[in-house]
Amino acid sequence: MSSPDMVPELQRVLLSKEGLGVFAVSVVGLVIFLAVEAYKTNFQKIAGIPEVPNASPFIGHMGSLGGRLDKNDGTIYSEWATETGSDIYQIRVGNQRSVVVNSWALMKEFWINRSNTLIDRPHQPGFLDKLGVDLTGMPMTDQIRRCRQAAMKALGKPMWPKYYHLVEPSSVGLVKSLYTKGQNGEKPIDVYYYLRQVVFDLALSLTYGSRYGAVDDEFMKNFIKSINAISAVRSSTANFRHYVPLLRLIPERMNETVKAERTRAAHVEVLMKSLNERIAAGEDIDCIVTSLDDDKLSEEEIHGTCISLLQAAPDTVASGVYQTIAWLCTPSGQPTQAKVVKAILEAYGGDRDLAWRMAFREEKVPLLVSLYKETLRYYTFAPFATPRRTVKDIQYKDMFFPKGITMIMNAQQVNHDPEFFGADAMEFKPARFVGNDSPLPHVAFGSGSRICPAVAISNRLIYALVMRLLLAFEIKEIDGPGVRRPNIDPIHFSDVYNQLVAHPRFFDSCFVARDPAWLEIITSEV
Ligand code: HEM
Repeated sequence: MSSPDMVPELQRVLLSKEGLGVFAVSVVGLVIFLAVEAYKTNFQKIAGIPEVPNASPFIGHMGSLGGRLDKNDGTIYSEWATETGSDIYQIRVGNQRSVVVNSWALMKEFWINRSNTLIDRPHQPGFLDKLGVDLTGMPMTDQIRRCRQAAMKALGKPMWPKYYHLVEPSSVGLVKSLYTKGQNGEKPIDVYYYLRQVVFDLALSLTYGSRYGAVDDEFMKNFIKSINAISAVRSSTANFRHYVPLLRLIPERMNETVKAERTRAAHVEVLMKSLNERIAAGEDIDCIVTSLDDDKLSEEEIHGTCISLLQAAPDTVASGVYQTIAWLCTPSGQPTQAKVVKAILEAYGGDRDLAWRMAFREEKVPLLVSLYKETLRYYTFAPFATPRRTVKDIQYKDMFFPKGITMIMNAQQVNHDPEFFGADAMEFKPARFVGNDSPLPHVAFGSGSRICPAVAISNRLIYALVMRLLLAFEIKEIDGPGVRRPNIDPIHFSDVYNQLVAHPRFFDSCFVARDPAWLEIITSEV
């Protein structure tokens, strides 16, 4: 039959009794399919724990998550704990049934006491499958275990002496820039990008043996941009597509993650080329890539490990220092600046040079240790940690959690739990942790089997950078046209609501040298 004849023939068939019947059955079938799909979850409702009411078809509770209500997921989880009257409840994230835990006691029960059961990560289809080896996002396979071990080794204390020669001059460079560019306190300055440069420099060195200053800035900016574009999607509930299977049937144009991954891979290639050229020229470079043989990792695993570290390092540590400064420079923080400087000098018998030299090498000032712990507790940079998936069934009291269920820790709430931290949990108390040597003072780094492998090095970097900044400067909040004031609220310090990692709001502050003559001497080192 020729094609012009086909159209009327098709019309005839469709409008015939049989045709209409088939059409009606298809419509009914489609409606039933959609009705089932709208409420389908990967696990049945769990008996014994409340479910948050008002789930929507297909997306479940996602309508309130992912920053859609201008609140981060942790804040919404706390509201649901109040609404359900329970610190543990279940929700639907698209088709993924998930259990949310909101208290220190329950975090301990699951994340610590059942650490090895909560060792997997939930799958995020449409994201993770675009990335290759990804330490933070993947289930704990043998491969990920090997990569995690290599990362732990690179970040472990025995390796730190190798990094002093990197961070010490970088931090001197930081102080020098703040002094000169901030015109000794005359000009307000945003310290964030300087901090990020110090941390990224270290991360680049320990992974690809390269340094920020060694490659041109535009290259680095694009590299960080691609890294951030990927971090923005990780475990975020902003994209319905990752949790609603039907949406993934709709073809997608070039996925943002794929674009970012290509840029990221191109940058890694340049770093690798430069590393290989330096090795060929006889340079002895000690970094994760050159330790490939020692750690028995394949090239793909090595890159996956390095990228995972580069991915996680710069903004988290920089934010820790930045938000400590935010609090210290406000009127509430000013007296603490003076107290910390006094405590530093006392710890080093009044020898300011010695204190300066030892900043990265030991944590000798309990008030400063307490200050950084309190910052990380009070301002929870990963408000809902990173979700986990169980590898075994769990029976807890009368509740049964099947193997494979997603467990979410509301870290922001756990870090402010009055039952554990006391009635002043919502206050910032710099000396809160003095005399408290608990290995888990807060859950800013998560807890248990997949706790951040960079806890100790991150703590030390924050400690040392704050120590050097306070020895060098009196840091002042400033008011004036166009000047941004710091936000020190424990929840609203960040306006990044749709991502896994919060970012402090940007602010300007003034850095006034405590002793300009001394500062000139110590910054003459670089
Ligand atoms: C203040 C700084 C930091 C904070 C607050 C932080 C927070 C976190 C959190 C909450 C997790 C999830 C833990 C869990 O599931 O229990 C995590 C995992 C991770 N972090 Fe960090 N982090 C920081 C710095 C860093 C740095 C500097 C690096 C790399 C050099 C890093 C690398 C990683 C990696 C690779 C993972 C995934 C571990 C795994 O899944 O096995 N983090 N971090």
